[in-house]
Amino acid sequence: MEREVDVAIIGAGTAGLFALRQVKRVTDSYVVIDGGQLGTTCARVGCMPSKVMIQTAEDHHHRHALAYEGIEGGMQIALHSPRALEYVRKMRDSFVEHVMGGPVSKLGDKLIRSHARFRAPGVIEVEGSTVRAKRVIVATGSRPVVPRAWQAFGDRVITTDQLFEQPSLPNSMAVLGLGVIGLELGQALARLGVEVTGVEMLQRVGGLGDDDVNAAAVEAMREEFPIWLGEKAQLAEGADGRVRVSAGDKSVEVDQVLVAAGRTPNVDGLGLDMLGLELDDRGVPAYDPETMKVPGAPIYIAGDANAELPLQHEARDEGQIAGYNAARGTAQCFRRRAPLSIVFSQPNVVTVGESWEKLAREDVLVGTCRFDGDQRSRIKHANRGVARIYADRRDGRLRGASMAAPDGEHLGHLFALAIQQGLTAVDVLRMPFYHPTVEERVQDALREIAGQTERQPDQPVDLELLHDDAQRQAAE
Ligand SMILES: Cc1cc2nc3c(=O)[nH]c(=O)nc-3n(C[C@H](O)[C@H](O)[C@H](O)COP(=O)(O)OP(=O)(O)OC[C@H]3O[C@@H](n4cnc5c(N)ncnc54)[C@H](O)[C@@H]3O)c2cc1C
Ligand SMILES: NC(=O)c1ccc[n+]([C@@H]2O[C@H](COP(=O)([O-])OP(=O)(O)OC[C@H]3O[C@@H](n4cnc5c(N)ncnc54)[C@H](O)[C@@H]3O)[C@@H](O)[C@H]2O)c1
Repeated sequence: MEREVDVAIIGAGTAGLFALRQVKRVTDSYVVIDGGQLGTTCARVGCMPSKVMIQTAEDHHHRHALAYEGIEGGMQIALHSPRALEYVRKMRDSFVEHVMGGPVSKLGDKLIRSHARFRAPGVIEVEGSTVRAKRVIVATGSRPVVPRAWQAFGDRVITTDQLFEQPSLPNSMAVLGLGVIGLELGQALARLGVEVTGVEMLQRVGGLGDDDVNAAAVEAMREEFPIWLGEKAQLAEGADGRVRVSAGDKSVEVDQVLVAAGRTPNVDGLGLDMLGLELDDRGVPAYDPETMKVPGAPIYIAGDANAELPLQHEARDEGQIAGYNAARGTAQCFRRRAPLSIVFSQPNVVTVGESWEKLAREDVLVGTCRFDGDQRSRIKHANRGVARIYADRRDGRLRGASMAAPDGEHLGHLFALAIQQGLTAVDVLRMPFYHPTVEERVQDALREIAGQTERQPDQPVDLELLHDDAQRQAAE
């Protein structure tokens, strides 16, 4: 059986469903092909269940602070891990239901439940039939990487695909890889009472490129669980069915291992290698990030599948761009947003705009602020961390920021807005800063930058001079 359509979308995740919104506005001739579990990675096993677990962990952790506030009995609070995990799944189910009740429920026979494989650029093989599409959107997402040798440990070595499905939490765990997932879930598991050891082969955590911010993040995390940096993790059989985890000269035996060593795009098995496209070493075709178009083929690639910005809001944008263009057969360019990444550890680890690693040091001014003495952060028992703001040396225009900061998720949005709007450090300083908020603290960093760019140091730099006194007297 053959089916002919204008657009075929492979993958009903975030990118695929946002592409669908755009496609539906132009044509009724489309199919969505998905061979895996529906409901999106974000809602099923990603952003959402992880944030529920992090919230429970934060609430549990807060018991340590209660005694300071005169609230008794905090240390008698006990976590019931089977119920905590049940709660994660209950919340997760509601997020998945939300996705399934929306566009997916209206697809009818336009949803093909099969894995897809290209036979030619517009010809896709699905179970029992062929789809011929004028244009194809590849939105197949990504999956966790687990080295083959570690797979022999069975359910003692898991990823986030299994973590939230567990009936209860183990007594001890090693978290291998302290990138985004390892940092936020490693800390959450420690706060839930699991004895966690974190292992990262680099000297950096949370994808941080700024050494000062990295040092602050590591210091804060180490208050809660041991972190081994700079050596690759190795696994071996331990005593009594435990797993021995070693890195360099350190070693520990744990009940279970959470592998958070990165994700790989689901592009293998799609047959892209048979289409004569230029592929990178992960098998991802070259594409234009402003159009999502693969040059020389009627193919668009969006979301984690292109492995560029594996974040939910980027998957949404890329899906919309791909959908817009695929529906029309165009390659219209769209401006991408200021880069923003937030790790939901405490302190939040945030990078915005241009990264420190990519900026030429001689082109930027840096302003720093620390949160240890910050009054509002002290009240919240969260006074840890640092923020470093990068501004253009020529005009003070903000170019990037990196922080391990309390309320960093909100500060990150503030800086994303400022960077995207092309604001300078002085422009931001002249915005209101309410007292007492964590936001107040970033004035220190902005002032440090403004002190290096402003030509009138005796004027209060955070207030705009409307007209000078001489002008006013002349006017009177
Ligand atoms: C634990 C965790 C926490 C996260 N937290 C955050 C967060 O807080 N904030 C954030 O921004 N991002 C977060 N992310 C990342 C975010 O979840 C992803 O960037 C986003 O879900 C990617 O969406 P997607 O549409 O590209 O892929 P997906 O939602 O994975 O969709 C891909 C779809 O393609 C289907 N598919 C794959 N191969 C084929 C094939 N050959 N044929 C047919 N169908 C196929 C799959 O079944 C799937 O339904 C997190 C990820 C994880 C794992
Ligand atoms: N808050 C968020 O936005 C959020 C949360 C979770 C996941 N995500 C997305 O999911 C993606 C995948 O997350 P991730 O944390 O798995 O990947 P990652 O690339 O962020 O981190 C993987 C880390 O594992 C380390 N590593 C690899 N092999 C190792 C080994 N053998 N021993 C020790 N360390 C090892 C790497 O050096 C790296 O630091 C992220 O890139 C992100 O886009 C986002």
